[in-house]
Amino acid sequence: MRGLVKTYRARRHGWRPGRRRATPAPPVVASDGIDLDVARGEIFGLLGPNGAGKTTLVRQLTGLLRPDTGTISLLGHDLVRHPGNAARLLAYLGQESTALDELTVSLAVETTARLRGLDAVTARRERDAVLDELALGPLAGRPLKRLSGGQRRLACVGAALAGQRPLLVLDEPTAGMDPVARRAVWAALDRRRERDGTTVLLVTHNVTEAETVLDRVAVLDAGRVIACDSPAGLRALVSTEVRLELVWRDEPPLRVPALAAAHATATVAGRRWTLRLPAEDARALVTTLTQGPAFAALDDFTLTTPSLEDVYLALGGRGGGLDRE
Ligand SMILES: Nc1ncnc2c1ncn2[C@@H]1O[C@H](COP(=O)(O)OP(=O)(O)OP(=O)(O)O)[C@@H](O)[C@H]1O
Repeated sequence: MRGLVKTYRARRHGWRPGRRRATPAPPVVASDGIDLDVARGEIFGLLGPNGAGKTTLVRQLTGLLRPDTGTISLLGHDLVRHPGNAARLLAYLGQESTALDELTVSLAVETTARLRGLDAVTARRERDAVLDELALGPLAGRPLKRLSGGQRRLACVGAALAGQRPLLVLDEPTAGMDPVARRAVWAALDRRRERDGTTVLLVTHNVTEAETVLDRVAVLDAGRVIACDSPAGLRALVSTEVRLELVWRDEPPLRVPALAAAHATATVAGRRWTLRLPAEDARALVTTLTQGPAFAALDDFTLTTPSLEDVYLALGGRGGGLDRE
């Protein structure tokens, strides 16, 4: 994508002669000059708070919304000039998918596979494989509209996977899912990437998801890409420090010199110490901690690297809309 700009302008409907004209809403620049390259076989994420412009961006990529200016090239096809091509090249899972609601889970997946050009036998085989992969078997005969929110979402992911499109564009695919379902989805995406070289563009609010499954992530804020790198690369932007938390069962043995030094720089809250220190120092301290008198007095410890949320805040994003599940 190059130089993508999309502005939503207030419509002028509702005005009649004799009536006072309502103050038009100011235009919203939802894509504000976006350049992005996604490589084949990547699991690429768009992360950002509500209203950052993630859905607007993927709707342009899927040919459902026309950019004001800019170009989108997908596998050699110009999607701005020929948006109709998108339907043949990618599978799109939007935020709401009511089109399949009347169908059973089994039929939703099979029909989607057929619509994507698979013959009847292959479509049924693929349906069975997808239902199995996402553990949807027990729900196969139920209409989507009679499922829970998370179950329906999982069935819709199943439909998106059917038909082996080279690009999957998934807008918050795991929203509302429990951890087991979420992991099944992540594993299914990973498997397709490994097996078929499938490319995945995934919109998410979920920092854990971003850190777990994405090869690279673009952070969006107010229609702009404010950072784009691997999750680890983005974390490295923030700092090379790690956070070490110690919880003591008994009085910490401050006679151990390394502990006395740590105590001097720690934030102490009752039996809990929090330290921010270079990774190298943290490693040395953990070695001390896991030996001798310190270990006997230690109840628990955790060592964490900065999260994407820290990155987001450091980059000046508003931060409010990111989840940690
Ligand atoms: N049809 C529309 N008409 C006018 N403004 C819109 C329209 N759709 C979205 N917007 C505005 O464009 C901006 C980007 O919205 P978009 O839906 O792309 O955000 P998002 O990052 O997908 O948010 P969310 O995380 O809530 O799904 C927001 O300010 C939103 O209010």
